Amino acid sequence: MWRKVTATSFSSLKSSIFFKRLHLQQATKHNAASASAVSRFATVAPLQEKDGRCPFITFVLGGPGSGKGTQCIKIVETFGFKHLSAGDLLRREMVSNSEYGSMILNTIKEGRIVPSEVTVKLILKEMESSDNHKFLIDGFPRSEENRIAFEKISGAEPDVVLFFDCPEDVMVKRVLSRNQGRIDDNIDTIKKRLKVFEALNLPVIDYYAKKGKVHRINAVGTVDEIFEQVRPVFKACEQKALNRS
Ligand SMILES: Nc1ncnc2c1ncn2[C@@H]1O[C@H](COP(=O)(O)OP(=O)(O)OP(=O)(O)O)[C@@H](O)[C@H]1O
Ligand SMILES: Nc1ccn([C@H]2C[C@H](O)[C@@H](COP(=O)(O)O)O2)c(=O)n1
Ligand SMILES: [Mg+2]
Repeated sequence: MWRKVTATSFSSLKSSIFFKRLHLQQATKHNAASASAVSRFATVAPLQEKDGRCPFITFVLGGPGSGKGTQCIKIVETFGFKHLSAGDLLRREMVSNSEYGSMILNTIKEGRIVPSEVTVKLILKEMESSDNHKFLIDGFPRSEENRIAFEKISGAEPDVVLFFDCPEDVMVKRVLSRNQGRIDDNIDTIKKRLKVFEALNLPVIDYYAKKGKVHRINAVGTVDEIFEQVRPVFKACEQKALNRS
């Protein structure tokens, strides 16, 4: 099982100035939030096994309905990754009597981003309790502040970033016909999510593109056609991932 070498401290969420600010002016204040995140989250030693090996991490990004979850299922089947969807972890936390339940519900309904402390904690908990060493982290990081929080708290960086690039009209159509009873699958929330994606998530993609980590996938086409663009990305790094196991 993966574990952090040193303990991570999560400061009290409810008394967090950062938390309150996110809820007041999230989309317009993202630069300030990122700057705050740099100083806010404690740097710790990297996520690693007892023998010092590190997990192989893929971030799976793209707008709402771009097909991230659908492609993750195929990557899991073909390449044996552990799939961690940030949205699914938050939805599970929401219905689990968590003290954050109503905050998560309201945030998701409004198409905004849950404070990073909560999401990073859920992701790291899953990673630490998994026997797998290859992770697909789907729908995360959704903002620079998410990214900085993860990198600082875990001490880890992604090996690969997949970006499912999809036109807005296609994303809207897919979300509206998803039919899974999600509270954010309605036109008003989708419009907000698209704005948040552009304002907060594109800068993250840009950041990793500058580091040469982004693999852009044209997300228009059939599920199988899209997977044929994804497959070579993981074929190319199979050996690197194996060396971590
Ligand atoms: N290539 C495709 N062609 C047609 N429909 C698709 C395709 N890929 C996914 N879908 C469908 O579109 C909907 C959204 O896909 P999916 O849930 O994978 O998107 P997502 O990127 O995970 O969205 P979100 O960020 O909202 O979780 C689903 O109903 C899925 O079955
Ligand atoms: N890093 C994340 C991921 C997700 N959320 C919230 C806000 C999203 O609109 C919602 C659904 O996520 P999805 O299933 O579409 O990936 O969950 C977040 O706040 N932070
Ligand atoms: Mg999804």
